[in-house]
Amino acid sequence: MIFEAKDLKIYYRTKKGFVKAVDRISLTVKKGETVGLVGESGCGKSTLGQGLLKILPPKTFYGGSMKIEGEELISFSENKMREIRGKKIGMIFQDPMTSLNPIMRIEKLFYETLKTHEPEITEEEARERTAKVLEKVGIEPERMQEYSFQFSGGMRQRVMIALALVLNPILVIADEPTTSLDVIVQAQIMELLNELRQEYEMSMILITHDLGVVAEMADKICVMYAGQIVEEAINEKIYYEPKHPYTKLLLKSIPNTNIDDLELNYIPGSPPDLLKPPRGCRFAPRCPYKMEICETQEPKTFAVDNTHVKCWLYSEVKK
Ligand SMILES: Nc1ncnc2c1ncn2[C@@H]1O[C@H](COP(=O)(O)OP(=O)(O)OP(=O)(O)O)[C@@H](O)[C@H]1O
Repeated sequence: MIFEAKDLKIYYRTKKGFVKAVDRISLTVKKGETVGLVGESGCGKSTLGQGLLKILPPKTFYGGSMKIEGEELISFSENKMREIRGKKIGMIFQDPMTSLNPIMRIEKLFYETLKTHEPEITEEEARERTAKVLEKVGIEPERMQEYSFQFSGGMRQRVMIALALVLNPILVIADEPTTSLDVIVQAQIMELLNELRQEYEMSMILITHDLGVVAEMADKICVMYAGQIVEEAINEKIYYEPKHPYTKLLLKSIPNTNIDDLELNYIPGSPPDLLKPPRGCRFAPRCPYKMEICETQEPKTFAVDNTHVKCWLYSEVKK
């Protein structure tokens, strides 16, 4: 197993108390596997992505377990985490404009990154590695003399992908990698990511609010709601046989999907306050299928034909 989270909690400490942005999540990523993490804004996707690298505010509380190749990250010091970042876990953020240093030439940016993990590397070696990886993402190596602000949005995202790949990480976290791009460039970047993950046999966690984006790439999809995973299934199953009412509504909100047992094509209401999540099911206040038990008891996760679903509707099925 490349990555394994068990009962993972990531809570922000605020004056009003803990914001339970990730609350008892379990998740595994195998070698070469792409796991899609989907859910609407505020459900904790980015907290989880950044939490895996421990780049959240210093007072953030981490509980449970998250392991990369068997090594427990929760107990790692900041120094040890610096070795992990980039080298073992690469990250592609949603906005390359703010994450790439605009006053550094691309060549220097790559050299600095390589040098952090391989102090002995020469400028010449770094240049060779940079040229190779830039070519892989479709950028002419000569352009390493330029600054990131000289690139278009799509090209900057390619640089970002190259920067994540140059250290050969075993796991890449891509957080909304195409959100800031227009539709055509979005498709090109997703295709590039798809090719690279196959070529590098890379494991990936792909975070997005858009179920359409992960359709072609993810082997497994985890649907997040209010800090928890409410459904986990192999990719196709989620589209053809969604189980959780929230997943059904999410799919309904994509044009051209046929989920007929729900009239609504938007999700009424808004996600709960994660300072004080509801006592029972967190989706109950918005759920068209709500039952009495949903308001008082948190649902267990039930296994229903290869899908895991956190919903009381399925308690009968399991018996
Ligand atoms: N620094 C912080 N301090 C306190 N609460 C925070 C902080 N950052 C995020 N949150 C809260 O944590 C919850 C999860 O936020 P997060 O950004 O992880 O969600 P998300 O699903 O990635 O949303 P988006 O797609 O909009 O980024 C939200 O309720 C948010 O308000």
